Amino acid sequence: MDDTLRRAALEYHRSPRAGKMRIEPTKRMVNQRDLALAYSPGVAAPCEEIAADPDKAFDYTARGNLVAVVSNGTAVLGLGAIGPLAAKPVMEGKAVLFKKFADIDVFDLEVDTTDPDKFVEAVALLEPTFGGINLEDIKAPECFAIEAALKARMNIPVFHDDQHGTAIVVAAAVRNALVLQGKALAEARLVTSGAGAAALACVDLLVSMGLRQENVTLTDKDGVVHAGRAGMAPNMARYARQTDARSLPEVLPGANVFLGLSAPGVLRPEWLPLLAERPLIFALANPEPEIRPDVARAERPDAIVATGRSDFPNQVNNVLCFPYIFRGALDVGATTINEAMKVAAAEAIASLARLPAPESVAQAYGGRKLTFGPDYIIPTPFDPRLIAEIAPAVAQAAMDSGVARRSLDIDTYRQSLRRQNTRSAQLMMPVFEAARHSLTRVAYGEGEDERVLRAVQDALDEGIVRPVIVARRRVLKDRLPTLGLRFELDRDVEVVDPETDHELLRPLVEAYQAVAGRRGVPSAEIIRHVYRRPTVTAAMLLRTGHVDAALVGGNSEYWGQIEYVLRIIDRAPDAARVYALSGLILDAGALFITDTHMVPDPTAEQISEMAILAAAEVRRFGLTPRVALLSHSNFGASHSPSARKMRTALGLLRKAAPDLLVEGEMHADAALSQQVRERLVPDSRFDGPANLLVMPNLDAANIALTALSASSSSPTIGPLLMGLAKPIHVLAPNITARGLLNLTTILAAEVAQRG
Ligand SMILES: NC(=O)C1=CN([C@@H]2O[C@H](COP(=O)(O)OP(=O)(O)OC[C@H]3O[C@@H](n4cnc5c(N)ncnc54)[C@H](OP(=O)(O)O)[C@@H]3O)[C@@H](O)[C@H]2O)C=CC1
Ligand SMILES: CC(=O)C(=O)O
Ligand SMILES: [Mg+2]
Repeated sequence: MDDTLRRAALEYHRSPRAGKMRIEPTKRMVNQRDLALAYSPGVAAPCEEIAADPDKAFDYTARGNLVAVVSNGTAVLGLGAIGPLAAKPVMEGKAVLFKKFADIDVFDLEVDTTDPDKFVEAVALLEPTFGGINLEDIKAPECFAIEAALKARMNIPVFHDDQHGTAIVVAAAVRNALVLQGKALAEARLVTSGAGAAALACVDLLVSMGLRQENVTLTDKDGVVHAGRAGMAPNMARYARQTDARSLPEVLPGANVFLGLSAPGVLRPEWLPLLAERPLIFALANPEPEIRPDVARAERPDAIVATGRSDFPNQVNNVLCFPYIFRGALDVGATTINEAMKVAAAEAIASLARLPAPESVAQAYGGRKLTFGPDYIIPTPFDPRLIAEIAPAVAQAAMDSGVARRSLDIDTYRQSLRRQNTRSAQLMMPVFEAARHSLTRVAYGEGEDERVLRAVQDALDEGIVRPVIVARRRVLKDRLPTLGLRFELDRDVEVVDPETDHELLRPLVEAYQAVAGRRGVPSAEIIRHVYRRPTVTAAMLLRTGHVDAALVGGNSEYWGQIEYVLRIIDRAPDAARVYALSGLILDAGALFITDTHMVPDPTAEQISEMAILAAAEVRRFGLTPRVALLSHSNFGASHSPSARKMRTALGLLRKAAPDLLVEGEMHADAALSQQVRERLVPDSRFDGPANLLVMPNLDAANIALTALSASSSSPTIGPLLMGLAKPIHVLAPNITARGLLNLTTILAAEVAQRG
């Protein structure tokens, strides 16, 4: 590790508070009543229920989602036996990965003993605390006996991650890489460096998948594992070879796979020519691999190279497995993690790599095209699809093999995992529900854009749309296969092709002539707009009733596209203006801001109108709008025109929507903090932070939105246009495929609710 990374890592662990995690309550604890519920006397109720029926612990405690990451610190990464205390940062790290990738809560337990019996006793006694046990960084051979004893004693999943998590990911990667190298597993010769926990489990799983035992040669610190060697554990002895070879370079000639799970720098570059043609070089020791991937690649350009590190392609690391295998196991209340569940996980990981990665992942990897090939044999750890593919496969295998205590409908389960996956997905959940099965006809102006095409695939998978895309068929025919999208043109998706679909477009030209001609667009421009301006085409499809809703723009300047839309789509009969609402998903929850894009200096009447329209949009997310009218002035403190405008708007709003929870005019801190607000108005109409901020003018709204979004990396939703007679939104140029899916869903929900 270089010095800069080392210093950064130490700082990361030290500040702003020591370590990488803390425990947060999930229930309110602010007054006497909460105390009476959470603790004495109320807590006695769940205690009695659990005493009568132990399964109730899953209903009334965190046990069902709580995993122990347990280590004695005897094989910590490749750092060796650095002891339980020094292992704690790694165990905290695993805890964070469990939480971030699969929302599983973890206590990391560092147990100070190298005696396997004491270790087993300590862990087995903790069964009432946990829903599962993840053993970590315990060296071979003790790890085998420890895992076996705990599995026998405990009625919850016990899983040694370095063995099985690693084996599952390695199996998926080896299988995919051999396909690319044109070699069958049954013919492959494999040599390891390392014959410990990870290496032995990997070899066992590969053998169960078809690798021939006689084609495996193990090596470790003492050289080749050969017949007659003293002190071998049984699971190592079964691979002992009848050979005179004693060192790694002696057994490398002709090997198709080098599998390193040992220590840094063990594989010397000068030995690489010994390997067979088109080999796999998996140097998986952490933090420093058996050989640097760039060195391996320079020496053997025909090789597929993988490491455990995130700074090179093909990161083969058990993080691709452990969060999700536990997610699936916990969700069906599995009593164990068996072979069928492991094989299901390996297959799910391998298949996922053969589909192209979503745009968000490609972005996280510097825009690299992540499509199946020598530099992409396995999904990346930040691939949001992992949870929804692996956990359901594992849960299904648990149910089929009879170790599940609960059964799940797997399709519904997969859908719910997809949605829980991101914070924006959580906010979107009620909207997805409302949009489901609506099969809304949505027109997409920029139908050749990769983000649009990906969003269309996702929306089809969710069953919420019948998409109509404005695009050239000849372009799509090339583009769809490279993006790995599954929908079929003219069956799943209607295409409006300006080069060929004159029958459909001619009436649009006539209809556009009627609206645009009236608004001063020269006739010479009319045909050009319909055929060459996809925003016009899509908006006209909406105006003429060919579709129910439309999403346009995204590739050009926002305001230019707005002009087309306002020319074509009428205002709603009761709206004085068209306004825009944008949402941000912050850690504290969703925050909506209006008017972020449309009216530069709204009047009090317009402020009141936009607040009412925005409140209706916020309700669509299943939220009760808590509306704050913002100003530089707090509750009458200033008499400036803008402060008076907001006070007038408040009066209008209270008349027009007496039930709306609205307060103003106020500073943003009073809006977002009940404490601050209470000091100024003791009888505020709502508790907690406002979730809808109504700004006095466009500058304030747009600046607040962009400042918050730039400083928080929060996903944004919108902008949503409000006050139009038909549902249409203009995409901001920085929209992502995920953002597009969200907007599609919002439109579909709106259409479904309008009936
Ligand atoms: N990428 C990934 O996802 C994972 C990577 N790993 C990595 O694999 C390595 C082993 O972990 P694990 O199996 O849990 O640990 P173990 O302690 O169980 O096994 C270590 C193995 O490596 C051998 N070894 C150690 N040093 C050398 C050396 N200089 N030359 C040859 N062999 C050596 C040991 O031999 P001996 O017994 O003779 O000392 C032993 O066979 C670690 O570096 C770890 O970070 C582990 C799990 C997952
Ligand atoms: C990744 C992992 O678990 C290890 O290196 O030990
Ligand atoms: Mg480990």
